[in-house]
Amino acid sequence: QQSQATWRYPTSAQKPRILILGAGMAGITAAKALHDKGYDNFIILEGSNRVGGRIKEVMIGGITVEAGAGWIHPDPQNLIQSLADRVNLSYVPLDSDDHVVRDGNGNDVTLEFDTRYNTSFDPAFKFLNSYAKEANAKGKPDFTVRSALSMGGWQPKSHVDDVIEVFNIDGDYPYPPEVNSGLNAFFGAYSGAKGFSTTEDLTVIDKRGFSQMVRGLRAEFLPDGDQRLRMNEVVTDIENKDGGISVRTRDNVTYSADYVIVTFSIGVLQHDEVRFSPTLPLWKREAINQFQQGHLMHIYLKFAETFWDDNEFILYASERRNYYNMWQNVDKNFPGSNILQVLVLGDEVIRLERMDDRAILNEVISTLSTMYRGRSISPVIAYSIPRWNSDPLFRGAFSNWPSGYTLDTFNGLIAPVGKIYFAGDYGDPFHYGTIQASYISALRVVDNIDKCVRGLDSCEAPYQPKYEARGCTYHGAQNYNARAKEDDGSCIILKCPISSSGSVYYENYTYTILLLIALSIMF
Ligand SMILES: Cc1cc2nc3c(=O)[nH]c(=O)nc-3n(C[C@H](O)[C@H](O)[C@H](O)COP(=O)(O)OP(=O)(O)OC[C@H]3O[C@@H](n4cnc5c(N)ncnc54)[C@H](O)[C@@H]3O)c2cc1C
Repeated sequence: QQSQATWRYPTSAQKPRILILGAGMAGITAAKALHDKGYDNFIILEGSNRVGGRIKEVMIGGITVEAGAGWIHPDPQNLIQSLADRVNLSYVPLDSDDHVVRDGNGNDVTLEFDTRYNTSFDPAFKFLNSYAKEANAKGKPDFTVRSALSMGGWQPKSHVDDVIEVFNIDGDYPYPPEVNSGLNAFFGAYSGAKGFSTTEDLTVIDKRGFSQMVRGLRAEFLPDGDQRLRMNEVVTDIENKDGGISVRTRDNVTYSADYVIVTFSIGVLQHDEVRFSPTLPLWKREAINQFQQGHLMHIYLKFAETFWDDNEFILYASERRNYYNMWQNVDKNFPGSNILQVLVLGDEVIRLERMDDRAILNEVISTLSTMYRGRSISPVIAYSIPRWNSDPLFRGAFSNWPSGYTLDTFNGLIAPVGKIYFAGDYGDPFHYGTIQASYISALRVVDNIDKCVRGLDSCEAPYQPKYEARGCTYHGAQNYNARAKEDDGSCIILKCPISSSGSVYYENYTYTILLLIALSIMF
């Protein structure tokens, strides 16, 4: 049963009606940018009951901690830090040098970790950086982070080596080195002027939560209670028709618009949580599904008392790679809170999300008993286990650029389909997977819509994928492709091919018989 929408766009019919889908960093940034350009005829539809999306705090034992984004990654333009400063957000620099490493026997193996890091990993990492820059300048094809580390002399040989990798690579993406793009990894070709600063990340420790930054941005242009921000509106369908777009929600309310800005995560788009009609073109679906949505789970545990090391990071050189490797000591920033955080990465998150809380807690406690053999582990009195991947509004933590994903495919990822525009944390090649990308891509999309509305030439041209013609280059094959530049190994060679005139001839036999006749005449 379909009902008529009961809401009204605020301005006259002359102004374009713009729907923003999602009220995370990208959605609120887009709305603010539209407002700044004089477009107030917008509606924001948000599926949850809050603003902020994957920037989300939880309370544990009276302390505010971050279930989603927790760190500001400093960048040369100070994009996010300056937004945080607008609401006086409290943050402190991380101190990744303040770490201790424990092995499966509870031994302190920090010295081995630091030595291997300094003598082997760090030089290879620097090699990766310069190799990526050179490969980029010469137009070489993409490569994996693993291959460049290996050329730089790093081959992990122990559990300690594995944890060095997880701390320095999986911890940022969160995929292992064999998956990540060497050309595009943010410490690679694009680090420096356009990417991130090399200074330490900043941990947000504000009792209002990191999402106060997004709420603060909203409050700058949208008063509390303004009907243009509509919560608990889960979008199920987006229909692109000639002359307009209609968007339907789970409650069967239909909204019409001239322009739509989609800010759902790449995971939501990959899971087909929202139906597009007509189906998105193949180039768009390829671009969406070949990008990646990575997984990260911040588990917080409040204990009756502390029993762990006093360092900011506690690393566990487990026997299985990426098994509860990274811990952050929340007590460091909140003394007396007795809170420890474990950062679970990649496929491990998928495994844990399929377990119940009790089973996860049992594993975590048993891991701590191994790391702190001989010490008594005090009881857990509160905990938080967020499940980003199972949530149909998120389907993962943040996006990642896999090796081999081309810039052309990326251009398709960020291109509009008609007047449906896309923004999110995948939307910037220099900052993908972070709040910066959501912010930058939302500003770009609003700029493009503005140009379209004003009829400027620079209105975004429809995206055209640039496929390299590949196919079968053997002219005798049934599927010979005269335009193919490179053989893709697909040639179908029949013993009895059909000639272009349609008559059947025995090409192979004809040549063989002619050869035999020629030979018999010669000899
Ligand atoms: C555990 C974790 C740690 C992270 N750590 C960091 C970090 O330290 N630093 C950093 O920069 N980034 C970090 N990130 C990534 C960062 O949080 C995101 O990149 C960023 O917040 C994405 O913002 P967005 O607006 O693009 O998307 P989202 O925040 O996902 O916003 C999209 C909105 O759309 C809504 N929505 C989805 N589907 C529908 C639907 N069908 N109908 C209506 N509404 C819908 C969602 O509810 C959501 O509010 C982390 C993320 C996670 C999960």
